[in-house]
Amino acid sequence: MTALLAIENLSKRFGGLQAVADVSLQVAPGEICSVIGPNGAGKTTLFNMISGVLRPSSGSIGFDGIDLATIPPWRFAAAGIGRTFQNLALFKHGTVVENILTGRHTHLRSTVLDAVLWFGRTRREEISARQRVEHIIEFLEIEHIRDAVVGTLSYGQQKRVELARALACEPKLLLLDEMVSGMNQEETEDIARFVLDIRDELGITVLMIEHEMRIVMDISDRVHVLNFGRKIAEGTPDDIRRDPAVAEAYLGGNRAATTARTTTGADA
Ligand SMILES: Nc1ncnc2c1ncn2[C@@H]1O[C@H](COP(=O)(O)OP(=O)(O)OP(=O)(O)O)[C@@H](O)[C@H]1O
Repeated sequence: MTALLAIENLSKRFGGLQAVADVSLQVAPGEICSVIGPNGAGKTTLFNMISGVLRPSSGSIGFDGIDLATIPPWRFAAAGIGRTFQNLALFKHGTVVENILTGRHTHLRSTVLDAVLWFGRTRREEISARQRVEHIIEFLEIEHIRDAVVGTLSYGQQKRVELARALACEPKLLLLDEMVSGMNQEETEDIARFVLDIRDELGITVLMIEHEMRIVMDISDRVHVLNFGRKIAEGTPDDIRRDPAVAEAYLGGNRAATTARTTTGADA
């Protein structure tokens, strides 16, 4: 099957630091994949390149048949890449519904004149956006907080709103960055169930960065392991559990490698 996401020899350098080094990986349509690795392994940098926040120093990212280098970063969401962020990125003074509606902006086609005159296209877009938002609210079981101001909600609830906003852009690929960090066990289990439903019921492919190993091992089809910017392993959760290189990466003893990967090259 053709990969939905095909990353080839991707690298990112920040000054003298090689944050991501020659990483290749593929995600097939309908998969739930995880990227794991110790702190500073390059996971967020990898996500930032896939979502257009950062441009790669070298290598390529193919998504749904498009070379992402050929389109501007602000079109990545419209191409079908949605994401959540490690640190919540919500409008704290807005309501849940208002925050989720902001995720629809990639689907807006109306001109200013359409909007001023409240003509056909604007009206259709507004109705379609509202319907999509209502569906997501029901899907993620957040009806009871729909009109609440986001800043007043618990951390777990805000994370769910962020997930809702990422779904509002109708992504083909959903990037989840540490969704369950700081959550209790019940909230973590809820998120694991939602991620499975997002794949099974909405047909969305999922790539997640996660430190919480229970969710990684329970719901991933494949796991990619980074350490010091390089991919050191790939496989099913069982493969990864048994891989001595992965155990070694997590046990540490890698301080020398920090020095080894720090080079004097400039950002490409
Ligand atoms: N904008 C930047 N400028 C300079 N260095 C950066 C930048 N962003 C990340 N780095 C460095 O690149 C390396 C990889 O960082 P990254 O955040 O991608 O790791 P991570 O695997 O996501 O870590 P964590 O699990 O702690 O979030 C780290 O050494 C980090 O300090």
